[in-house]
Amino acid sequence: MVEMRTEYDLLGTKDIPADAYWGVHTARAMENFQVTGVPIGHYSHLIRGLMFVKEAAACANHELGLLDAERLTAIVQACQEIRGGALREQFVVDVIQGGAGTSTNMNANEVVANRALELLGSRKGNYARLNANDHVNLSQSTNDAYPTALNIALIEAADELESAMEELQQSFERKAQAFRDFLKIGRTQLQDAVPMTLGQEFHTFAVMLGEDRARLIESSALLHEINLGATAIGTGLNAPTNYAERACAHLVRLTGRPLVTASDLIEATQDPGAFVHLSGVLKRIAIKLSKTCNDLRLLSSGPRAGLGEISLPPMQAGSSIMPGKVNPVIPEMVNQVAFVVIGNDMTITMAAEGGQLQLNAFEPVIARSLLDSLLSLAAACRTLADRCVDGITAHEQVMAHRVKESIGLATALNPFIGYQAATQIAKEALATNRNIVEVAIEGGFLTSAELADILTPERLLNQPAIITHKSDLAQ
Ligand SMILES: O=C(O)C[C@H](O)C(=O)O
Repeated sequence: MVEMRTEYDLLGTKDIPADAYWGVHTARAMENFQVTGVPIGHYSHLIRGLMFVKEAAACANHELGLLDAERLTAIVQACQEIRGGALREQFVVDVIQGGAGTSTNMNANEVVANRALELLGSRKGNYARLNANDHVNLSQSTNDAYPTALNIALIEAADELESAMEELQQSFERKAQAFRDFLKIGRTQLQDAVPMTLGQEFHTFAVMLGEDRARLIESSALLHEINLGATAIGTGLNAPTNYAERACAHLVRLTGRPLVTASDLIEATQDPGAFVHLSGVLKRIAIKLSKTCNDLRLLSSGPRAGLGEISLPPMQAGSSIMPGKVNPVIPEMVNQVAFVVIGNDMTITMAAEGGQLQLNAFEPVIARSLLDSLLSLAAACRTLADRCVDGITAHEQVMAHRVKESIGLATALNPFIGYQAATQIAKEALATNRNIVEVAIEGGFLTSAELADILTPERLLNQPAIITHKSDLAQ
């Protein structure tokens, strides 16, 4: 027999397992929301954010004479223990829930209250001594505590993504250096275009990540504006004068982040703009990362019947039937993470649009989607760096041969003999299956010395000197 204790709420009494740190409000929510099977305890960033908020609120309440020293000490210790990883299994409410996050907030209040009761030498459920709503949730509503906690969670998760992107950027940059002299054909619309180096191609992947990191940092800055002190709708009902400022100061001290109280708390309480903005940036990152992975898959296609310009490190057997086949499993994984992030952005868009009057009731799904997107993108970037990019090798001869045989070289002749003559050479080379150099010499358009001058790698890459006229060529 499991030992039980009895708790009360507006619906009546309910038996709760005696050893549970959660209470009656959590129990109701567990019954109501059996949805994803993923409890809020899975989202450690969100739990940390809630614990920062509960501790900061307790400190401000104590300074303003609303909370005695004994209860303050117990609440602060409980919050710090949970922030450090304790009692995560007690955060049992499903992450998708109705009620704008009230069940998450109630679950947090109850766990903190019952751990604090233990620290005071009291039994769990003795709410006359320390109460989840009257003491842990003092001067707060879900409507300011939850979004403030979410902002902190997202700031920390965005930092993790940013450093994972930096790691991937550095991996691409190292390869750009290693491949800097490998000439290859660039392609547009999947057709041969003009020469470039593989180093330039990989440097582009790195630059793309650098630009997106900057956008991520910008969007994370918006999350530093919080609405703690707003209580239910932004008017601050039941929060004492100066509470918002003091609670924010404690949050800054605890988190080390430059958080600021919004200048208009009624606006801030109903505005999901910073979440939408962050989601847009995550979609941008996902799209470009996915395009990079498409390129890696295409460039490594083969090994015998594809482009085969690079090889990705083999990570596992590719086929249950085809011996020796290796698939680009790591980029394929990243592609799929990107598809999820793009889908999450649509979810967040709908949730943000669905707000009404003084509150957006759909923050739980916004929280889940943003945290999932941030953390899975971070994992994807790290995995791509460690298990793919760092081990990429290049096939210099394959690429060099394609440059030599490329019809795209005719473009480099334009400034010297004109587009029409260059077209004639290109057409003839294609028709007779010869290269541009042979046809240009045979047709008397240019000498072999002139062609050698025009078609040096440096000149093809427009480095260092730009030659644009026949008179610039060595005589
Ligand atoms: O839980 C609260 O503090 C408020 C709730 O989110 C509500 O506005 O109904």
